[in-house]
Amino acid sequence: MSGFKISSALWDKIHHFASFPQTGVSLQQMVLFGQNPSQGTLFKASQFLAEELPVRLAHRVKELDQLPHKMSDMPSIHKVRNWYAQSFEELITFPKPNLTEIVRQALNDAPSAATKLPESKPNPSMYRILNSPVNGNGNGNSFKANGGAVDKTKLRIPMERRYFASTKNIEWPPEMADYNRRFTDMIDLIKKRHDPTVTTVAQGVLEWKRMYKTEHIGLDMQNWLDRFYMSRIGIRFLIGQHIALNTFPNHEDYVGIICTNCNVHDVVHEAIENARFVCEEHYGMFKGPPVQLICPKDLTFSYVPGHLSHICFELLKNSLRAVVERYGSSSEDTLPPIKVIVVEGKEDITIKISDEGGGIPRSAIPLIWTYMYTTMENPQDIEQDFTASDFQAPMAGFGYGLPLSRLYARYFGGDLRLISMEGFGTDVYVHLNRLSSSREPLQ
Ligand SMILES: Nc1ncnc2c1ncn2[C@@H]1O[C@H](COP(=O)(O)OP(=O)(O)OP(=O)(O)O)[C@@H](O)[C@H]1O
Repeated sequence: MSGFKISSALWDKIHHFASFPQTGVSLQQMVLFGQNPSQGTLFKASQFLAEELPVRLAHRVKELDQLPHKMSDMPSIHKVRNWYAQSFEELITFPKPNLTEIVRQALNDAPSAATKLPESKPNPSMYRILNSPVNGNGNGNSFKANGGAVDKTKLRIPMERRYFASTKNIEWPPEMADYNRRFTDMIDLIKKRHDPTVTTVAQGVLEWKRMYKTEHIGLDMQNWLDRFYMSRIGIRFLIGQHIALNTFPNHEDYVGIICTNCNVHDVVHEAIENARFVCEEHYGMFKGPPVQLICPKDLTFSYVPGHLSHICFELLKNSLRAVVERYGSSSEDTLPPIKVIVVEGKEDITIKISDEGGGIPRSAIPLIWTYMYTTMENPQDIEQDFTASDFQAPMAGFGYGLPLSRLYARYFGGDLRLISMEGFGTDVYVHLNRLSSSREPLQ
């Protein structure tokens, strides 16, 4: 258990920061901003994070503390809340560098029109989230995002006015590089501290289920988890991107962790190989079900390959499992193939994964999007596995594959849909927004 305690002074600061709205960024902005960054640009990025991360963390601390149905009292939820508070404190107390007036001036010079970032657009999934029965127009429950406390009048500088990269011809002092290095090290530690967040929150939900002897979490908790994990994806994306910009060697196809030339065929192919390997190991098969991939080999776009491979890997595991469980692992040579078709439209790149694994009963469809719903019998011991960092790629059993994959797809303006034909199989559509201009769906 973390020994960290939240003092009342720290609570005050948390409430103050949580009263500011979060500032979403778009993939496109991150790509344009991070191309060939100078120490000055990296410094600007760290200034943005030094302001934005505490706001995002403060929202989460407050939410973790105000969870409904006494969920906040669960030991694992406490633990996670304290990690967030500790990271918040480290960020707001991190010493600022001493910069000369000339350097300050250079940093504050208005960006030229040529280096201005494009505006981001609202993420389409915000509309869906706000119109869900719990948030926005719903009537049932009064539990709102952020405890309903964001003061919209506290406007913050939008991304497009905040970031610029026109700092190439300036000689930056060594203190700046030193600050950039130390800041990067600090957020790297924060990222590591939060590695087990998904698993620990899930454990908190289990503790709650046990204590109140109930099987299912309500829609309000479900929406809360969606919001919480979505926020986590965003925080980790910002931190991961910053660390990569500061520490990775230059690569012509990468800006930080964003691949500007992400080859869909290659990423999906690798996910297929990995998922089949896990399937073969799990069922003790010599050869897992065949998977056919139909995808233009030269189809590329800007994306975070890690997000795409995570989504595909999770979906493929589901399809492989469904096929094996329907036909049995001993009928290796006659298993119907899983078909993966990738097409490119103007707005979206869509990946369709079709299996003949028997589909899902219609009554179970709402459940598959809930966290911790699984039909895996004897899933791996959740609590033991949950002490590790993120998932260690088991075949199935946590019931996180679908809901988390949908969040990853939505994060950059895409979506995930599943259509089942009970008695035959399942089609899953992954829509990836290739315009990359939508900002993170933050609440
Ligand atoms: N292609 C599919 N065919 C049949 N059932 C499926 C398919 N995809 C998902 N399901 C059902 O939905 C449930 C939830 O899937 P989800 O991916 O969220 O979790 P999981 O696979 O059980 O565990 P994990 O979190 O380890 O992925 C599965 O247990 C399974 O019953």
